[in-house]
Amino acid sequence: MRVGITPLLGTLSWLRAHCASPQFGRNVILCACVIPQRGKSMDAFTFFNPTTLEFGAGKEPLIGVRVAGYGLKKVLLCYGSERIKRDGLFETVTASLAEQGVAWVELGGIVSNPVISKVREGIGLVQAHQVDAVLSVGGGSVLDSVKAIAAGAVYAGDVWDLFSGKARITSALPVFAILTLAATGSEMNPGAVVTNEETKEKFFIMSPALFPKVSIVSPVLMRSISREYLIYSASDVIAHLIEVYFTAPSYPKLQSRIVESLIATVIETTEALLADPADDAARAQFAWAATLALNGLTSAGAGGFSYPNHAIEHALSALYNVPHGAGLSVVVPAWMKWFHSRNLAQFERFARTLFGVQTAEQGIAALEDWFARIGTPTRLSHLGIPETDLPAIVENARGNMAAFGLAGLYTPEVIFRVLANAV
Ligand SMILES: NC(=O)c1ccc[n+]([C@@H]2O[C@H](COP(=O)([O-])OP(=O)(O)OC[C@H]3O[C@@H](n4cnc5c(N)ncnc54)[C@H](O)[C@@H]3O)[C@@H](O)[C@H]2O)c1
Repeated sequence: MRVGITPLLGTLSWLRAHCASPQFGRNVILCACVIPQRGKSMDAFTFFNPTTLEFGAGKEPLIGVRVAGYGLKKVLLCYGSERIKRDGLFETVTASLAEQGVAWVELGGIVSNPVISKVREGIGLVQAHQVDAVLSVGGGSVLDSVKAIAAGAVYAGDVWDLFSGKARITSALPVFAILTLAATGSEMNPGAVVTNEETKEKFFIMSPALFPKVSIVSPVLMRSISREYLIYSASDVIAHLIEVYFTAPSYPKLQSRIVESLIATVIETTEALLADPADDAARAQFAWAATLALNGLTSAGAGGFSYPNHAIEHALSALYNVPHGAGLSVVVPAWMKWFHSRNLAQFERFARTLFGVQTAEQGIAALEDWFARIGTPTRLSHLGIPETDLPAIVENARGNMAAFGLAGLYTPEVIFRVLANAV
């Protein structure tokens, strides 16, 4: 049975549904979790992705030309730590902007698991300095903040309204990005996730207005990423890929093969980078796999799907500020153990193709073992979260389940059962 399903990233049908959700009047993805129907032909879709991606070593000096090409005169230049000032990237970027006559205002100090108070600060700067575009130099946290600033700056009310469902995004300032960490796919998608540190809610926004105009992905900028963020990124990318792969009601073989190739690439390149962080060939392929995992490619033709692992993980990040990828490597195997009987053939395919084992259970164990082997957490206790906190996590996850359109299947009891697999 397929009920009220709307495809996610990259399809116009998704964009339409997303931008005009009848129940909530907000940016809600209407996904229903369903008993998948296999062996169907590919669903009709429209692939829509307007981001220009500049990929390759040494591309970052292009930023000035790209921004000026849109006739823009002043950007809010956003970043996280002062690292980009120490390693020369800030100098490269500002020189490139200056050469094209583009002025900038700075906003540094954006933290991982970005917060809405910093977004409000950015909106204040945009308005005070009459900035006409927003530029991210950093990982997903900086870029998601930039998207929220871009949408909030042209909205008359408080920006959190756009996350809470009180208002819809209808336009945004142009967004540009220089990516320094590959994981989220935010560089080529229209989503952003931000935490409200007062209410302890980690919610998302999505709108076609938030696709970056241009994203520069220069993998050599990622050489300095810590070992821990490399493994968290691997788990995040794999989580993006398995959500659609396992929950799509009709997933064509072609799409399964694309996902399996991307997961195999992430596994292989992560191991290569752990052995040798200077392996630029591995880093480039890891980065491209991360972009492709959440830019609409893998969801095309899927006939709908859902994101339950993300809905649950956002509760962990909101309550405990754990890195997103670390939370996902805990949630994903726990969810797979709960879900696999609903789509057994695809879980067996996953087990055979990626790990050379036969049963769904063996495949899940193999992925969990791989997470453990690279050192990313696989139990709530590894994140310092006690079992007694489960009711509070379930309560927090409910808001996200509703926003993801999944509250029907993922009742509090079900969320509890999934999390209990991670104790
Ligand atoms: N928009 C989306 O589609 C999407 C998808 C998945 C996750 N997210 C969100 O993105 C956020 C995580 O983003 P992320 O995984 O890119 O990590 P991040 O941006 O939070 O960065 C993680 C850490 O790495 C550091 N860092 C970044 N680049 C570096 C470099 N080149 N060298 C050394 N250190 C570097 C940062 O300063 C930070 O301390 C979470 O909030 C998550 O929920 C968004």
